Amino acid sequence: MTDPVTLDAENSIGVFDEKRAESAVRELLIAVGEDPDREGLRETPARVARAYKEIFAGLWQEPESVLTTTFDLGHDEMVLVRDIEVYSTCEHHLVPFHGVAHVGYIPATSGKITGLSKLARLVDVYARRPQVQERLTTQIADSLMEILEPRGVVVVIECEHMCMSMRGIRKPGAKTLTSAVRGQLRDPATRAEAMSLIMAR
Ligand SMILES: Nc1nc2c(ncn2[C@@H]2O[C@H](COP(=O)(O)OP(=O)(O)OP(=O)(O)O)[C@@H](O)[C@H]2O)c(=O)[nH]1
Ligand SMILES: [Zn+2]
Repeated sequence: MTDPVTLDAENSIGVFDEKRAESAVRELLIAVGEDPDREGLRETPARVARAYKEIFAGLWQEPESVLTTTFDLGHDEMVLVRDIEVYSTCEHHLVPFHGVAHVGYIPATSGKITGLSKLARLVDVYARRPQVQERLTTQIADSLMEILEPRGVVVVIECEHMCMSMRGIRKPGAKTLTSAVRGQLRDPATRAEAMSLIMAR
């Protein structure tokens, strides 16, 4: 992906323009028929701008910057972190989707292992962007393959999309499952082992 920071700053693409976000929120409040100057809403545009800066902070982060700690433990079996909480934002409606991610990999023999928390940090780098769940899933898998060069990767994400719960089709509780498997985890037996670990409750 192109580094967003180097993109067109004049049109505010690639930089977080807090003032612009603030006036856009003010406009939106007017558009929905609200009075942005009434007491409860006076600080709202600035608050929302700050919140968006946080929610989309992943746009300014590179996956390499979080997968920093790598060590060689001589462990060459599967490592899987299950139930990593995910909050992301649907790029179609700019409302949240929320659920869990399961991220596993098989290190290369005497290959790189990363700290467990770094897998969760990697999920956040990609979740804190305008997203679709499929892309979130493949980006996590592909960056792990690229950076750790493991023998295989599995990423499964289960989320509820607010754009399907609170509006539109209005089906609260419906979960979307996506998966990405790479390398040796494509092998049916290994994949089945990973899936049984992920699904075990
Ligand atoms: N594949 C995929 N679709 C998504 C994701 N998040 C939201 N969508 C879907 O994006 C689609 C956008 O459809 P449109 O017809 O352009 O928009 P819409 O009229 O608001 O659609 P409805 O949600 O059906 O009311 C909807 O079907 C959403 O459910 C996602 O992460 N992945
Ligand atoms: Zn949506």
